Amino acid sequence: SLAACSSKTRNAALHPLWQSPLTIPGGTRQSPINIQWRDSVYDPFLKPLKISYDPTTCLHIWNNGYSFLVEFDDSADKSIIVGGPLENQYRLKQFHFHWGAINDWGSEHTVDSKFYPAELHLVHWNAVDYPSFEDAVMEGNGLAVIGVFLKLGARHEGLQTLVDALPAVRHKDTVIEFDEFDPSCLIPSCPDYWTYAGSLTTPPLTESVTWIIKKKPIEVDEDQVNLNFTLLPQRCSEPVFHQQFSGKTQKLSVFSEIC
Ligand SMILES: O[B-]1(O)OCc2ccccc21
Ligand SMILES: [Zn+2]
Repeated sequence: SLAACSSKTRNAALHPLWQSPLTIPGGTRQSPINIQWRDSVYDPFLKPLKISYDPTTCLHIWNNGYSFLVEFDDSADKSIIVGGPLENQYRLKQFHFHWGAINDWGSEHTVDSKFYPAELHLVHWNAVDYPSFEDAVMEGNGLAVIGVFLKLGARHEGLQTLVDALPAVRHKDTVIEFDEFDPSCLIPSCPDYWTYAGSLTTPPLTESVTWIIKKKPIEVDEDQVNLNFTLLPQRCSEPVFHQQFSGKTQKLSVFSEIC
């Protein structure tokens, strides 16, 4: 099926699991993209991203059949991010990972055409302008997603508490309670990030995401990243998802401090 996903046919391809178009026709800000260092423009007006999560807002882990989501109580401004490229604060709703069946290719975004074994998405929504996450998903400034690349290396203690809980959500639609987890332990301390206006990388692919992709990856060890050992085969992770839009439609800005 990989051959069928050549870039020419991809746009017309239907996702095998979702039977929905992979890209919305006429989409101008589709994700993921290949982040090319040389395309990124230093933006002096970008601020550091401010992250303040309250671990008591962590609710449960849910296997939705495509991945597992760690979901948070987003009924108040308790776990929020602000600053960076954002006009106002955004509330943490859930985080999830994308990984592949083989180690050297699992991320959605690539950096200079290089895949990482996995990619973490921390999904936030604009509760200042919109009444619910579902409403925000449809708006251009509705979501802010922090992307963190995972690379093979040292064991990640913070991640281990999550990995230990995964066997309990092996099957689609299982939910287990998971509390007192602070996901900021999964975000690199280096403040540098790329940012661009993009979309969900999974259906409905709505163009509502301000992407904030951390420049430095976090290190996890082999067992931790082979999450598919503990989960049933997740949604198709063939490159059909990796719509590499080399087009220069997205302005890619970079925030960096000396670090
Ligand atoms: O497509 B994604 O995984 O990336 C951004 C996002 C936001 C909300 C749900 C799912 C996603
Ligand atoms: Zn994602």
